[in-house]
Amino acid sequence: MSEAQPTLNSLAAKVTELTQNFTKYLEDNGIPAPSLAADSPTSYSGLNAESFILRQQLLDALNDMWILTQGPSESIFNYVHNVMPDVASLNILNHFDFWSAVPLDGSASYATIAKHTALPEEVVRRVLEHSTTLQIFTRASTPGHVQHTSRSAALAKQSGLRALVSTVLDDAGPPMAVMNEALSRYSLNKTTLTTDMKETAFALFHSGATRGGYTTSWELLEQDGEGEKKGWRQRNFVEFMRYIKEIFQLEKVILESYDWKAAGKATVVDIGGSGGHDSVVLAQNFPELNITVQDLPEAGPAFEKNTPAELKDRVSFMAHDFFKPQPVQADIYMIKLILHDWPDKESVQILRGLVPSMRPGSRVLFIDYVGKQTNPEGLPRSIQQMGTATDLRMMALFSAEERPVEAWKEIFRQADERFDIVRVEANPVAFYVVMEAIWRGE
Ligand SMILES: C[S@@+](CC[C@H](N)C(=O)[O-])C[C@H]1O[C@@H](n2cnc3c(N)ncnc32)[C@H](O)[C@@H]1O
Repeated sequence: MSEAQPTLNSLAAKVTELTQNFTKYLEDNGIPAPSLAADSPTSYSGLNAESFILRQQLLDALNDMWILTQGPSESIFNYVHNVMPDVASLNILNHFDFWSAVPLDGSASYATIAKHTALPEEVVRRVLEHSTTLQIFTRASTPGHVQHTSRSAALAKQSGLRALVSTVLDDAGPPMAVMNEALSRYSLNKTTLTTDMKETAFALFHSGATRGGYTTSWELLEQDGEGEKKGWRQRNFVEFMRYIKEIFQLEKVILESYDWKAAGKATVVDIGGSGGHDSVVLAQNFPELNITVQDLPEAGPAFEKNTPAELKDRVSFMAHDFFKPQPVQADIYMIKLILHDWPDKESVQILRGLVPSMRPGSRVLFIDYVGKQTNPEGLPRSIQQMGTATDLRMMALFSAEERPVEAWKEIFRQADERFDIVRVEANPVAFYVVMEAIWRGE
């Protein structure tokens, strides 16, 4: 052990110093600090890269304090004891919309919430008793009533945050809980993870007839639900992707990913473009662009709902499976956050699907995560976790992985040597890589 090990006291001093630096930044920049009360701001607005890193360093120090405060064994015991009930209660509150059952500026009784959610009052009380220990709702002064905290209020106020909880916990959570079983069945005593999509934890959980018979989560998103409910998970997912764009400030990444102004009257295909949230931003900023958003059919209604009417002559939706040959001839094919959902073989197939439409000079604009940092040691652990957590989720759902820049280039090379990568821009803090490939074929 060469490095001096942190102690509770040294960590407390570090936490004090980092807190002072962080709050000074907030004060200097007029950023309101959140509280635990329902009327709190929902996030810190306007952190720059430096203050974001500072906050994550503070979080790392607090996490180490959390471990040392309990001691190693109890830190594991307490974590394991609570993590599933924590996840289950949040998922239940979200699924049954407890958020709107309680007014933001008042309180509600268990009986009222039971009526609103159509759950037995006993269940409502027991779930809330656990969630209040997490600062998600709190007991009100009137007995048998709860009121919002800032955390539950953030969910009541933001449909994107609700969609995130639904997608990450309700869609992806159960498969993650059976990853060990999937690995035992399909990857034990092998040198590499199975890349057969029928052998994922998702498929293990969902492919049985009683669970819908789905192999990929896209099938679940598109097909789950009867009648009007059909596609509800995809509609949620569209909202989740819109929210991701908002919180990671991806609008800037998209606008700066290409010289759109110089592109003039270019035609663009937004492959797997969800409900069109990126294309709307592009069309609003560059009035000469003409964009086709392609995705699975159930993303269509969300597109029709979300796209401003005045843009609809330049931005349209087309249901298209990207494993089939690309039917639209365009100048630019944007493919954003698609390939990280697929193993190498499928990623190569998706790119090859573009080949029939490529013409000399047409381009692929690739934007994706660089989830694995080349030099992770320099980054706070809580930032590394954003990449490693998504990486394991990709393993559970798709047998896919978050790739470093070199692996993305290799996928293009394997798809077709005529994709000539002329630009690679990766920002390790922003987590995104932008690559531009020009078609050098006929
Ligand atoms: C992670 S989302 C990315 C959405 C969007 N490009 C963005 O960056 O926000 C992946 C998208 O791929 C779509 N998708 C999955 N399988 C597809 C397929 N076979 N054909 C077309 N789209 C598909 C999903 O419906 C989803 O909208």
